[in-house]
Amino acid sequence: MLTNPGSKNALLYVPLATICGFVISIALLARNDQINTTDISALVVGFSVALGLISLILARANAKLHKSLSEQEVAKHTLTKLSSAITNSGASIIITDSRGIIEYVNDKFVAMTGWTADEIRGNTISVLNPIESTETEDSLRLEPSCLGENWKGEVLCRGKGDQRFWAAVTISAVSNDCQQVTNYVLSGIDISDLKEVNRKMEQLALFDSLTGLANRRLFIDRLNQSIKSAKRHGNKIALLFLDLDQFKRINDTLGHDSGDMLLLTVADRLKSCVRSQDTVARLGGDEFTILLNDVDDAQDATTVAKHILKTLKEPIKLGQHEVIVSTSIGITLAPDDSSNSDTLMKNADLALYKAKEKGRDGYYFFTEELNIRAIKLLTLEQELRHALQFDEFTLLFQPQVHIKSGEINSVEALIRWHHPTRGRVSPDDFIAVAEETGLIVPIGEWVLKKACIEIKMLQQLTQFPLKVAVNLSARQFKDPKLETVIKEVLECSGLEPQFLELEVTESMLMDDIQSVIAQLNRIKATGVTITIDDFGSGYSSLSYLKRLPVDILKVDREFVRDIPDDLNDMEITSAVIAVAHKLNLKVIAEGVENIDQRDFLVINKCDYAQGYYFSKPLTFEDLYDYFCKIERISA
Ligand SMILES: Nc1nc2c(ncn2[C@@H]2O[C@H](COP(=O)(O)O[C@H]3[C@@H](O)[C@H](n4cnc5c(=O)[nH]c(N)nc54)O[C@@H]3COP(=O)(O)O)[C@@H](O)[C@H]2O)c(=O)[nH]1
Repeated sequence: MLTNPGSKNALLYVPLATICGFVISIALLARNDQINTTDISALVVGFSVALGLISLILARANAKLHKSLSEQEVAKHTLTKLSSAITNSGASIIITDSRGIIEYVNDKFVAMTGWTADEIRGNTISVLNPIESTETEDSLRLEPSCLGENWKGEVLCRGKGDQRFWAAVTISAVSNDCQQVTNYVLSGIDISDLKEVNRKMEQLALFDSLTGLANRRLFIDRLNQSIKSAKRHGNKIALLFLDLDQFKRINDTLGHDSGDMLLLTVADRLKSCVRSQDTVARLGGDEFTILLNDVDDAQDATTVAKHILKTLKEPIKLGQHEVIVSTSIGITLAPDDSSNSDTLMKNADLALYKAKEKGRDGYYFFTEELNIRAIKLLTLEQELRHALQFDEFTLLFQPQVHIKSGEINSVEALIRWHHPTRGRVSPDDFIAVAEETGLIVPIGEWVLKKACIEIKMLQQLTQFPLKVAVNLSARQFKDPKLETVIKEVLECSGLEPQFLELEVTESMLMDDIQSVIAQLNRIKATGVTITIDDFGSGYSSLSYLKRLPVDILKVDREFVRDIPDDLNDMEITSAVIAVAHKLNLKVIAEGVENIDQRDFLVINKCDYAQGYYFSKPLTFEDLYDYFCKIERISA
């Protein structure tokens, strides 16, 4: 059957060509009255022309017909290929009518959603949206605006049995000649795995992996948002900075698993103390921050802080152990204190520091004085660095005498700082800052080196076997390189180890006993002597003391000061001397200022004493003169 309109037109030309042939023949005949051979030839010519034209037209029509037939075949073939591509596509394909009613789904859709083609056909596309989803960007919607330009997006879809999956979807609208949408074609691929990877990466980047709380990055981000919102609405926010008071001890003694359990419990309790619009974050270790949005005044923050202090103090079960933790909280308000997130974090940290300084287990609000103090400390830190670099430190040596004979046994090296503008600065005013900033390590190393060099020099000048006692700071004591430093200093100064005593305070030894003993043993292995300074100011038990590899106990100045007026101090001092002797330790009393104190110590068999009664701390030159004098007297 001819269906091509082009071939129909070609057939119309056949009678036209025939007529044309006859007209030519009759015209030729009309020129003669009789029919002759010429006439026959004219007729033949006319018919030949007509036939020629007919065959030409038919040939063209036939060619056209053939051409249109192969186009159809190609189209048919293409349709078959397309249909197979859609059916077997790796993407889910849905075809709906203009109202979004599903007409067709491919095999991949069936595999992806669990619905069969029969089950889903006739439903609207919204059946694929999760039940709870509203008209959000994440739901499937069909709009004629898809015409021309495809809609592309990531949507959460619902499969049969309510299972959820994320799909990357492209929607295109199909229109008729009048530009009316007749169908929608949706293609989607399952990106649930990709979404999960992204979610995990986001979780890692923004949340603390242990507690699931916001991490520093997310916290600062939320803080910045809250600052902006507070500015817009004219309200306040509060930032709380928390630090658990006994975390390190619990972590060290009960182990890291218990430490983790403790942090998880603390995180839960903190969340229970705030509203859903507030943010609790863990910055690391035992440091937490809380952002309270929309507070009326400091009183609101105080109420939350008190609630936290109370809630955290409830006992926490860690395996077979039960622990009670307290916390210290620093608080700052925005915009009252600042509207800059960095400054607010710094303020809250300063306030936290103050809360700890005030005895922990409490809260403290940021004040401008804290800031001034912080600036002073920063300046002092810079000046200390300068002092170290430009040799502004010197050493004094305070004699320690054998109490019975009155002979100098050793000297304690005491640092002094000659500040270029402030003059002499007492160690009481800078040792704590040096300790806090870590500068005590290089400063302490300088003291150790200088003391060893000068005492070795004095030994060589006087031939007197003088010992030197050097104070170690807590940081120095914990420094894993300490043993190496001691060895190097002894080697470079030439001082023999038996002439060096290291003083560590009782409070420095109150940490994990095993690591303290190990460190003391390492120090002792270098051949030096160890003294426990300020003994009695801490709370070390006798059984604890028995296990420590130390040589000398130094009775704290506090107990000596009120002898002979304070009976308790006298009892304590004599008891310490007795216990030390029982443990084969020598005893030195410090801060001896008068003869009564000296006599008391002699009676109670104290070994050595140090204090203004015997001598104030001396310069190297004065100490040298002192020995020269003794030599002259004995000569
Ligand atoms: N880590 C380091 N700490 C050091 C170093 N040098 C000193 N210090 C510590 O600083 C604190 C203050 O020291 P200083 O002002 O030098 O005071 C010492 C003595 O001058 C003082 N003293 C000595 N005799 C008396 C006395 O009869 N009465 C009295 N009121 N004070 C006296 O005692 C200080 C020595 O104390 P101690 O170290 O406990 O023996 C002080 O804590 C130093 O330890 C250093 O290089 N590194």
